[in-house]
Amino acid sequence: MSQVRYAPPTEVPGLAARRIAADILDGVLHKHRTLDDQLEGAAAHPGLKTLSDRDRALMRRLVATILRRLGTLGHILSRLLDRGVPTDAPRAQSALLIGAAQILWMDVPDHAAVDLSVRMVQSDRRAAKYAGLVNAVLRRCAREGQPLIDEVAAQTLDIPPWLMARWTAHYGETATKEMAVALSHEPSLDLTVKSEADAWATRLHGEVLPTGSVRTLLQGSVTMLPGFDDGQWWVQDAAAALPTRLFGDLKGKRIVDLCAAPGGKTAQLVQGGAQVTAIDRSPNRVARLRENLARLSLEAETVVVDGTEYPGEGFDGVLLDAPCSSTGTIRRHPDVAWLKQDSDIVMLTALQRRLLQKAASILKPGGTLVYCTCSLEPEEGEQAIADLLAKDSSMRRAPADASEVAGLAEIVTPDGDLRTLPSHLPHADPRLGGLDGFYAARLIKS
Ligand SMILES: C[S@@+](CC[C@H](N)C(=O)[O-])C[C@H]1O[C@@H](n2cnc3c(N)ncnc32)[C@H](O)[C@@H]1O
Repeated sequence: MSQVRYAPPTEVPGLAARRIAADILDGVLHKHRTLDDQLEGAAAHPGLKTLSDRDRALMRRLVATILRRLGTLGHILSRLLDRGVPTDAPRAQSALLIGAAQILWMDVPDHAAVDLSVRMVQSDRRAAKYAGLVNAVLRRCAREGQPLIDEVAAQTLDIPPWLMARWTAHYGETATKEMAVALSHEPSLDLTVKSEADAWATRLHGEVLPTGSVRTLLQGSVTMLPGFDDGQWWVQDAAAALPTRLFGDLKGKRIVDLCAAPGGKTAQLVQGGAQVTAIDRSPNRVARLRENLARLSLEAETVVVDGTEYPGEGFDGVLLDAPCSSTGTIRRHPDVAWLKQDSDIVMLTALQRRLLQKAASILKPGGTLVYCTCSLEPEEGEQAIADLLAKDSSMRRAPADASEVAGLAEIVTPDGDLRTLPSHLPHADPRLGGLDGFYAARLIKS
């Protein structure tokens, strides 16, 4: 007798990726969890393992797009919803954001975006009653969304007001608006290559930037790209690759990298010929740094220790890539804009100053300190260095020259520090332009 087999209901393709995107979005917006925490490591979303590489990449892009355009999305949805976004069913809210972002900025057919969002609310007890509303609003979004984007294009809705106020005060209104525009674009993938930049650019369908980084628009998992397994390159924003240049010739120098993980700059220092001690206080992050160096076949001594307590001394150079608010990396980590606040900056500036004093103290006379942060906030950059110079008369600034950074004069400040902005390196295709916001200064110990 033939047996009737139970056939589990098959889920519509792509729905799991949208559900996980909704959970992760909820994690950022309502539970104060970073994207990195939810995407990698022990606390990552358990459902990620069930997604194909393609769906995982799509889900990441989707969440990043929503966070990058959150202000604009809020404006559009408020115009399309007579009574505002439903507040009694979080899944309805995320289904609207997810549907609208795909319709407006992603290469997903409108009907599929609408259908998946409707299914998402239908399968949620509290949100199910909003299925009709979600369907109607997203269909209207497909018809009327673009003019609604145009309506607010000149505004800066996607940057939270606290950051707009800070940046306007420091950089002025025009530069801040340019940064906001640059931050609204999806960023490229930047790679630091060990050698043969032109050949890698060709293989990876990218281009070589004036600074030597390879920039490509390839998407998906980097681990699948040629050259990853062979350790021929590592992922590093082109701006992040600049501070180590300030050491000049690295061959044979003893350098300590005081906040090293996950190791992008350590790799540059080792590749440049330095003998490197890479320190970080996070054991998990040091484990990642070791994995990264092993893949690249590069060697450094690694130590898990709080940098403020590191007992070594007499180094030719210290790199201090200090923990910071990371507001310069919003292009790649758009959650930062919505998770960080002024009080974080206050707390971090105290740690940066302690680490800077330590960095200066472990240099040998004549040694070089390079301090950098991926922050656009002056307290974490220019002011940190001004404070150290005021306190420690043994340290003096050694101004950088544009020739040390591929002739990019616009990133060298009048004091001779480096200051990159998201609006730098403009390109006819905005996805190929831009830099993370970085600050770097070079000091010498007398
Ligand atoms: C900006 S990240 C460093 C990025 C790294 N230099 C690179 O290029 O890949 C800052 C690092 O500082 C570490 N950190 C934070 N506080 C620290 C401390 N007191 N001592 C040592 N490391 C610390 C964090 O764990 C984090 O890995």
